[in-house]
Amino acid sequence: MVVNVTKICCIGAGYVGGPTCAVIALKCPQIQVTIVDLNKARIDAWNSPDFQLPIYEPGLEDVVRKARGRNLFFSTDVDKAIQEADLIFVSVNTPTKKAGVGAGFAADLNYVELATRQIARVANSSKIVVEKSTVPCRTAESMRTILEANSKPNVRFDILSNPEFLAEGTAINDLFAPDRVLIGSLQSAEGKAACAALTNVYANWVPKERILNVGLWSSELSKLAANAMLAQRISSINALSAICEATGANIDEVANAVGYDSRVGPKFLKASVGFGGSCFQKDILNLVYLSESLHLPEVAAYWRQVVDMNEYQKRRFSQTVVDTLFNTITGKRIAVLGFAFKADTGDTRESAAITLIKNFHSERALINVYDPKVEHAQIWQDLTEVVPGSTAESLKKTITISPSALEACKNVEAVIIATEWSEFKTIDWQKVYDGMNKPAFVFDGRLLVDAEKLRKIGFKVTTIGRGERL
Ligand SMILES: NC(=O)c1ccc[n+]([C@@H]2O[C@H](COP(=O)([O-])OP(=O)(O)OC[C@H]3O[C@@H](n4cnc5c(N)ncnc54)[C@H](O)[C@@H]3O)[C@@H](O)[C@H]2O)c1
Ligand SMILES: O=c1ccn([C@@H]2O[C@H](COP(=O)(O)OP(=O)(O)O[C@H]3O[C@H](CO)[C@@H](O)[C@H](O)[C@H]3O)[C@@H](O)[C@H]2O)c(=O)[nH]1
Repeated sequence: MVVNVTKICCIGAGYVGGPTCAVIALKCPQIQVTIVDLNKARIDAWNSPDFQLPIYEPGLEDVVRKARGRNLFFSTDVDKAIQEADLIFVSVNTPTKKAGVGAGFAADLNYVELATRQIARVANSSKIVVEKSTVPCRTAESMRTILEANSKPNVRFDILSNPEFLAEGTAINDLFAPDRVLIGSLQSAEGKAACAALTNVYANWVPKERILNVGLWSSELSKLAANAMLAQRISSINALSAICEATGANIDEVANAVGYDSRVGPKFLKASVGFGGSCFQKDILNLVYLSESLHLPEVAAYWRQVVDMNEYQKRRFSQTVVDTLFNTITGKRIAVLGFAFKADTGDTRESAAITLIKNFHSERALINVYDPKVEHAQIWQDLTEVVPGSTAESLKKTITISPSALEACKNVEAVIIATEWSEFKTIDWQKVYDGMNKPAFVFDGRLLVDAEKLRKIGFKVTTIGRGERL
């Protein structure tokens, strides 16, 4: 049984595995941390001499610069890292299933299962195996069954659940000072000992009272519950934004008034064009599937509505653009500012901007896109996935990726703010206005710009959740 962790392996060098284990390495110089991935290009980028890391995250480069080569290593040799480690994080992707039973809802646990089988196959000594990926309730049970059925003599596996709560764009701060670290274990003596071993790793920098030790199933479910409740707040405020637009109320004022109640709190009440990101939708659909599997249709319908409301918000916003531009955008050029699913990340998974552009494209608009961080190849890949039968070449006839916000806005009829990048607040809006066709429309899907200031310049401004228009 492992009691003192000296070597950690992390399987999966993505948005979670990379930053999380880089921070563990930084904060625990006595522990050797090896992050492995099957994706060679990704590992090469983590190892690149000029720190061209595969993901953009404020503060991440500094962490990697300090720890890489000291006690932090990136490798494609998964077997070796598993064999050497006494604690293994499984931090692989768990996307929504695309085919088979539960398609469109359930989590695809194929990557988790393959990683688990690989651990069982190559491990020569006892390990603590930690579920870091977000998984349905009782996945640890399946992992344990696989590990125990395939383990070598005298090799013992203890399974922990340690879901990650970092948000992209603030990952390093979230990891340095987490609201809580959740560790789920079996309540047996061995389970509790494994839990203590991982607790000691985090205790190198996280106050003990913020490290919560709970049962395995509670830990797994808490992760889905936390995301569902955060997304539910956004859908609630977005539902209210529709009422504001119809009545003349102002969603910022409503959110502020509601958030002042200390029982509600002010965070995650920002109306928007819809939440995106790789987690919220996936994890709620997972919860819906779990509820249905447990024969709880009312519970499933309740959570399902959070995703439905998000889809409605994106549709509603797209429709407002068309309605306001005199009921047609065919042949009109519009600028979409922002492509990432939120500011301070280059990640585009489930970004609302993708749906908006798809909708505008289907109305045969001409579109200029600008994002300060997203790679052009990623934009083409995302758009070809949502426009049936398209290729990057065919899309380039009507969609252009612009090198700056100012360029994107030249000669357009309307500017759509899709991501809350702070640079969109500070661009020279007078210059934008001068370069646009008139009337010059701005649609603020992020409550980002000072609408009054823009109106004084001459813009016709529509802001999500505000009754007063243009
Ligand atoms: N992205 C987030 O902000 C976030 C936050 C909290 C939790 N999560 C959860 O964490 C998990 C990982 O998410 P992510 O965003 O880091 O995903 P990701 O796709 O960025 O990274 C996963 C990595 O795992 C690698 N991988 C898959 N199978 C492997 C195997 N058998 N051996 C080695 N490498 C393998 C993939 O190549 C990929 O690079 C998911 O379950 C997600 O729901 C994500
Ligand atoms: O008031 C708000 C807050 C967020 N958003 C949007 O919601 C999405 C998600 O934002 P955020 O939660 O900040 O980013 P994620 O990186 O998706 O992080 C969420 O998902 C992660 C993956 O599970 C969890 O670990 C985090 O705790 C959880 O916040 C983005 O499109 C935001 O623009 C809003 O529209 N209004």
